[in-house]
Amino acid sequence: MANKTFEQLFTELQHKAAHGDPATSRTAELAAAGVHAIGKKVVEEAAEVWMAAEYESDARTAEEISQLLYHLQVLMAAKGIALDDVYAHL
Ligand SMILES: N=c1c2ncn([C@@H]3O[C@H](COP(=O)(O)OP(=O)(O)OP(=O)(O)O)[C@@H](O)[C@H]3O)c2ncn1[C@@H]1O[C@H](COP(=O)(O)O)[C@@H](O)[C@H]1O
Repeated sequence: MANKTFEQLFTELQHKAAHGDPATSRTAELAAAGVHAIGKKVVEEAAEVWMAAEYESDARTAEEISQLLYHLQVLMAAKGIALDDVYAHL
């Protein structure tokens, strides 16, 4: 059912952030834009998760959550933060 796992996506995004073409990769484009721009997307997607959870379907909420997780992972890749750095706090 899942297209990819959280870990598989992060491996892909680390590569795209470091070596991707901003013209064809959203991840490379965001990485080139920098942490400030990515941070704004994280906040925007978090708000969309909240609104979807309150006012929209579970399916729409899940979609927004996927976009929030994607942008969090892009931020991690741009900062050089590894999954284990986060898991250490879970
Ligand atoms: N999972 C995602 C993913 N989720 C969200 N997004 C991006 O986030 C956007 C959703 O945010 P918005 O609705 O705010 O989009 P927008 O309004 O056009 O964004 P702005 O430019 O206006 O800020 C989507 O249009 C995508 O560009 C994603 N982009 C890529 N991925 C995955 O990341 C991997 C690498 O993708 P590329 O880097 O594009 O090759 C692939 O496996 C993709 O499936």
